[in-house]
Amino acid sequence: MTTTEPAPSAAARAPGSTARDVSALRDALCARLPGWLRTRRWFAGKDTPLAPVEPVLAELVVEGPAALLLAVVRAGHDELYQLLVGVRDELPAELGHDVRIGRAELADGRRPVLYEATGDAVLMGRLLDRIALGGRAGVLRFEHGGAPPPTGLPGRAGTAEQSNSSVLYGDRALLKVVRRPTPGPSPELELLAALDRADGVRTAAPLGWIRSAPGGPDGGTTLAILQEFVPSRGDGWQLAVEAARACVAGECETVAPLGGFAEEARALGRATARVHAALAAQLGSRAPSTAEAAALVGALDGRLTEALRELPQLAPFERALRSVQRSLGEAVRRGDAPHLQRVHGDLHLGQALRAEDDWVLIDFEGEPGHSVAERRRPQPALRDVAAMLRSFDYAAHHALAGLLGAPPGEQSPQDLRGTRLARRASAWAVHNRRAFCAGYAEAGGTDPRRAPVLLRAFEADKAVYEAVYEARNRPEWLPIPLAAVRRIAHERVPAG
Ligand SMILES: Nc1ncnc2c1ncn2[C@@H]1O[C@H](COP(=O)(O)OP(=O)(O)O)[C@@H](O)[C@H]1O
Ligand SMILES: O=P(O)(O)O[C@H]1O[C@H](CO)[C@@H](O[C@H]2O[C@H](CO)[C@@H](O)[C@H](O)[C@H]2O)[C@H](O)[C@H]1O
Repeated sequence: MTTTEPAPSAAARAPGSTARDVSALRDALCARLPGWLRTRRWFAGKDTPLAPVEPVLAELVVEGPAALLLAVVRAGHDELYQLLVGVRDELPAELGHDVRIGRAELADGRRPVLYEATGDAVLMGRLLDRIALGGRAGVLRFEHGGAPPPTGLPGRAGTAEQSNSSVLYGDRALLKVVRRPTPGPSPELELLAALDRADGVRTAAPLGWIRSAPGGPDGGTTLAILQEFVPSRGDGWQLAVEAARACVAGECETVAPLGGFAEEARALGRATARVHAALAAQLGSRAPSTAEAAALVGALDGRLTEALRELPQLAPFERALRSVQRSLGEAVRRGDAPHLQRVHGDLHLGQALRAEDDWVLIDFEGEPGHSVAERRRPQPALRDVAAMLRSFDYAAHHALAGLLGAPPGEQSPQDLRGTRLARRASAWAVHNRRAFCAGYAEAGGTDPRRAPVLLRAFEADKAVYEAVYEARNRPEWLPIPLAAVRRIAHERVPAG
């Protein structure tokens, strides 16, 4: 970890960087954010009324005529959000107009434009240099591990479908800008470092990070993580949706609708089992105590109660979902409680990169929006498996929606083509889910199919989480998890 603490040079200071100006920039930003935030993929408060945005912290991390303000604000469901805000006289021509937040008014009469800066190659390059330099800016800490990170590279905004934002530095490094920072240690840094130490697992080594001081205005959060770039043919979501689309449309070379991705799904199952084994070896794994087993069931129950309160569309399924949970409780009381260990926590196809020779799992931060304590709690590895199985269902139904040009689940029973394609989509998902489980067992994981009651309860829990996530973030995707909740609610409880 670096201890360098450079003092900002007087020459680097420029209009727009005095303490008074930082306050003016911060206030102008907060005044313009309520409407603008709703246009952002990562804003998880689209289901809340328009309300004032409160400033939490604001520091200039790059100074000069093109400056960069790192701001944390409170908005939406009373949550923290991070913004990287460019401050220039005019918006750079290469950036789209949608990044423009508005103008500020400074004491010297200047009216700089404020904009979302992850697409500003120059400012993102300077941010990388700032992390490599190390030290502090107000309450912010710029730190790195062993070797200093690369410098002098322009940054390019990532285009992946994601909840945070990524900035790519060629094929060297990727900066994840955490959009909803949470006080406490970062589970992602912790788990990436553990995997980096382990043998036989490929990972994206952490290279550096930005955090705020513990006890600072935002409670001490990790704001950005710089990690090794993993070259890949794409992430699992892109590849699976493409394969699913071809198979559902009847275009794939193997027997439609089942072929196309099963070997990849199997390899992904193996990679997941290896990551679980490495996390258990590095950070421990143990049988739960009676109290822990009961707490696991209680936690799922609490999550369901909260989700039902938030999302009225779940109400028709409450009885069935409660019964799924009762079955889990009974299985656990019979002594079927699985071992607990650190897990990925939010595994899905988008969290797996298809590198040349294998799958590499990324994004170990857990479910966004939950407390760090909850995300760091040891869990059954089967929860990750259940989450990935849900993802095959998502990929199939997303591909289906694309082919039908309608939201998933909205085709009428009279639509024969729609019904035929929907059947193929389900068959594609089932086939790949099986292949994933087979791969998981092949690489030494417990065969998930041997624990159907637990798996179903964890899948139900994930589908309910997803429904709430979609309502808050991407309301147009809500039909996918709701259809899964409906399906799980109508399935017969498997024999335990
Ligand atoms: N280390 C990495 N190397 C290469 N690409 C990455 C890396 N980390 C993330 N990505 C790309 O960025 C996308 C989003 O990253 P992720 O960590 O899942 O972000 P989020 O937490 O916002 O979901 C991934 O699907 C992948 O395409
Ligand atoms: O990627 P994050 O760690 O931020 O996870 C959140 O966002 C995910 C979407 O980007 C969301 O995943 C859901 O949608 C995926 C398709 O976009 C699908 O593959 C997953 O199975 C589904 O859960 C994830 O739940 C959320 O926490």
